[in-house]
Amino acid sequence: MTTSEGVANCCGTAEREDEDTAGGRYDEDDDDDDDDFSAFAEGGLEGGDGVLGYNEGLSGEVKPRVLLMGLRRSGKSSIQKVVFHKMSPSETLFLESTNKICREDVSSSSFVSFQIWDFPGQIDFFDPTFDYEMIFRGTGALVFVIDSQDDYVEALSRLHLTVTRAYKVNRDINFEVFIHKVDGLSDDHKIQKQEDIRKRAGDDLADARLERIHLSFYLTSIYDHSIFEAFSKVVQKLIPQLPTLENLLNIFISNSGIEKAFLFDVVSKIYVATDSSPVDMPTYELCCDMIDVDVQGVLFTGVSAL
Ligand SMILES: Nc1nc2c(ncn2[C@@H]2O[C@H](COP(=O)(O)OP(=O)(O)OP(=O)(O)O)[C@@H](O)[C@H]2O)c(=O)[nH]1
Repeated sequence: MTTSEGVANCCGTAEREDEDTAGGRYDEDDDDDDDDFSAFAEGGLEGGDGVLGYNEGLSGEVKPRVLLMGLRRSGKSSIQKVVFHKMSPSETLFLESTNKICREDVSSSSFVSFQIWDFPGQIDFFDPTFDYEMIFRGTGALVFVIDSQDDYVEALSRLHLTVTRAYKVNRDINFEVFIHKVDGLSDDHKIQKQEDIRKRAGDDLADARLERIHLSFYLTSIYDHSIFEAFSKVVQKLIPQLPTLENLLNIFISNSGIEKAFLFDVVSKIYVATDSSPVDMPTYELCCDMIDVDVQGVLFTGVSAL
C-alpha cells in the first residue's frame, strides 16, 4: 500500500549485496575495521569517517536499535539477509559465520527507521571490557533467536542471561524470542516447542523474581512468510504513530469496501501497520507476492494506492 526504499549494509558475510537496488540510502559500514568486539573493548565510542558512531542513537537523531542475538548458527544473519537484502533462503546455506558486530541502517521511510545489530554467536558480550550498557541503552528491541531444530537448553540459559542484563540497563526494551527454523516441524510439534520454551523461559525469570519481564514468542522460518510477519510485529512496536496508522487504515477500509489493509514497507515486506481486523496469513502472503511482482516493475495500483 505504500512504497519505501530499503537501506542496507552489513559485514562479515560471504556475499555482498547489489547496493541500493531499490533506490534507498546506503550507509557504508563494511570497511570499518574497528566494527567488532575489540572496538567496544577499547571503549571506542567514536565513529570514523563514513561509519556509524557507536553512540549514535543515544544523542542527536533517535534511531532505535534492534539487536539480533542468539547462539552460533541459530540463524541470525540469515534472517537479516532474507528480510532486508532479499536473499533467497537457500543462499543462506553459504553464509559464513559472523565474527563481527554487523550494523545495518534501515531507513526505509519515516516510519521504518532503525539500526539492526547482528551479533556474532560466539562472542562473550558479558566480558567486563564489553560496553553492554551502552549497547542496551539505545536498544528498542532485542530479538533472541533460538534454533528449534537444536537442543535449546544452552540457548535458554543464554536468553535468560541476556534478557536480565539488558533489563537492568533499559526497562523499555521489547524482548522478542524467535523460535526459529520451524520449517522442519509439524504444526503440533511447533506448538509444543513454543509452549515448552515459553514455560522454561518464564520459570527462569520467576526463579530470578523477574516475572515482570515480558517476552514475546514467534515461530519463524526463512522458508516461508513467518519471518516477515514476526519482524513486522517487532518493527511495529517501535513506531510511535502505530495507533494513528491503524485508525487511518480502519477508516480506509470502512470507506472503500476493501476487506483488509496493510501499510507495507515494500522492500522488506514488513507491514508497518494494518487495520484492527485479525491478520490471516494467506492474505498477508498474497500481498507479499503482489509486492514481489510490483517491485519487479508491474504496477499494482490496488496495492500501491494508499
Ligand atoms: N531449516 C532452516 N535453516 C535455517 C533457517 N534460518 C537459517 N538457517 C540455516 O542456519 C544456518 C546458520 O545460519 P546463520 O544465519 O549463519 O546463523 P548465525 O546465527 O548468524 O550464525 P553465527 O554468525 O555463527 O552466529 C545456515 O545454514 C542457514 O541456512 C531456517 O529458518 N530454517
